[in-house]
Amino acid sequence: RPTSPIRRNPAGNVERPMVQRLPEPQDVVDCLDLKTFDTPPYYSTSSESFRNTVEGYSAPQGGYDPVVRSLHNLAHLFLNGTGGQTHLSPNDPIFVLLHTFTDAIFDEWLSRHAPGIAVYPEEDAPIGHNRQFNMVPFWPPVTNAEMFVTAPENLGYTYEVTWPSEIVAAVLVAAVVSGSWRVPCVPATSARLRDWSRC
Ligand SMILES: O=C1C=c2cc(C(=O)O)[nH]c2=CC1=O
Repeated sequence: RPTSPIRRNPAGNVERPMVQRLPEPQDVVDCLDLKTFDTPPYYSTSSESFRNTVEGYSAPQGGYDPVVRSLHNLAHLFLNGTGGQTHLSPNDPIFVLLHTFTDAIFDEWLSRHAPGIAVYPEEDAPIGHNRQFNMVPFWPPVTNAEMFVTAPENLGYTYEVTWPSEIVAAVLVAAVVSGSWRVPCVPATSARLRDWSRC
């Protein structure tokens, strides 16, 4: 059966100006500041919920608005092609980078807020999303609770990210030191995996 190419038309959705831009560093700062992991109804309509905000159904400051798209969802929709359709998006290699960075934000939020498992909904979340439910389709079974942990201490990998507030500080320091206001390059995200063969 013939295959079709990966399609991208970034910022090209003329009927939806909201998705003609990518998320901004300040959006990540705002999202990481949210104090509450999730709020009823634990769904794409939740307001003031870190979970729903990083997913991108709320404004980066947490307020739910049905027309808003931010962060993860906005990056998908900005691609405006294969990467913007849920049933196709894993075919675009950007998918891996987008979800790696989204996981890095989640890991940073866990590290900053140290929430404890009690904040994870025990019941009333959509099917598969309560605390003790297994994450489909992983095998052997692993629960949502078991993955609600920081990566470096529990999962064997570490993200190396310069978070936006640190970028602002770095820009100011560089400007003062160099006497200019030119913006230095922002380092890319990288992940360091533990070498399990040495355990
Ligand atoms: O592939 C995806 C495409 C998405 C589109 C939205 C949206 O907010 O409309 N969200 C998406 C998630 C995806 O994973």
